[in-house]
Amino acid sequence: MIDVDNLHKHFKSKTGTVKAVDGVGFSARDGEITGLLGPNGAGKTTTLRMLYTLMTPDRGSVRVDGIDVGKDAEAVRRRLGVLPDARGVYKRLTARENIAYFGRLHGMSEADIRARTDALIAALGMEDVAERQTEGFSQGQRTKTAIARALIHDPKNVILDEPTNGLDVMTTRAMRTFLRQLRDEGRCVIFSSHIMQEVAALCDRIVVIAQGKVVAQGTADELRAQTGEDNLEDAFVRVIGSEEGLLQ
Ligand SMILES: Nc1ncnc2c1ncn2[C@@H]1O[C@H](COP(=O)(O)OP(=O)(O)OP(=O)(O)O)[C@@H](O)[C@H]1O
Repeated sequence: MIDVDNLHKHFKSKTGTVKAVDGVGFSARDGEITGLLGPNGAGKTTTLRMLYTLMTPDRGSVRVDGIDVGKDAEAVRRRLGVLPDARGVYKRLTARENIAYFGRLHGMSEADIRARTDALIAALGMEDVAERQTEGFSQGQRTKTAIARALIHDPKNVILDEPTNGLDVMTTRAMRTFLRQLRDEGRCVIFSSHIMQEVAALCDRIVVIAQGKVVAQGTADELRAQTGEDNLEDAFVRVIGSEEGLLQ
């Protein structure tokens, strides 16, 4: 369970101040997939970075399973699995070694690392690449390695920044199945996307962000009702105020 209340973050630039996140609040429940949807530059990545303790908010709070990120970031990190926007994997290591390394950082036993790595490799369909050095991996193979690595310690809450970015249709479908599996295991799953169809296909609840603010949130049905639009695509266009984020 992740509760976000009135988050603010600004950045100073030569030309002035950018209000990247300007009062974002929402709750992401266990056993649900919550989608953060918004056009490029809306503030999704900055919001997620504050959720996973990489960035300190100017104002507002984040609680993960009731623990305040500002008070006990360590405890929060133990409960989180994170796919950040940068998917750097160690290129000299195999996929399996990359995943296992994170297990050791979490202090897991070698037996647990082995069992959990095998389960993740199977769930993500990575058997064919698991023993290869990651140098030269395709984007999809790197993303899968980074997701497996993020989940090695069996976290209750999972945050993924644009997990299907750059993936082909088959890999995207496999990724959706995997995310549904995480949800069905009772985890709290949050992911961001700028593609409406992606969010509509996968999410139980949708938080629409534009210009650093939450402009609408709810189930797909609630968003349709809030906007008075029968068609979800029209509902998004209405709340975002532009056609950005719609696949043609
Ligand atoms: N470190 C930073 N310094 C200055 N400005 C920043 C920084 N990080 C983000 N921004 C600005 O804050 C705004 C929100 O950026 P953010 O990356 O959170 O958006 P996003 O919704 O994730 O976009 P995208 O879909 O393009 O990844 C943008 O205007 C961006 O240029």
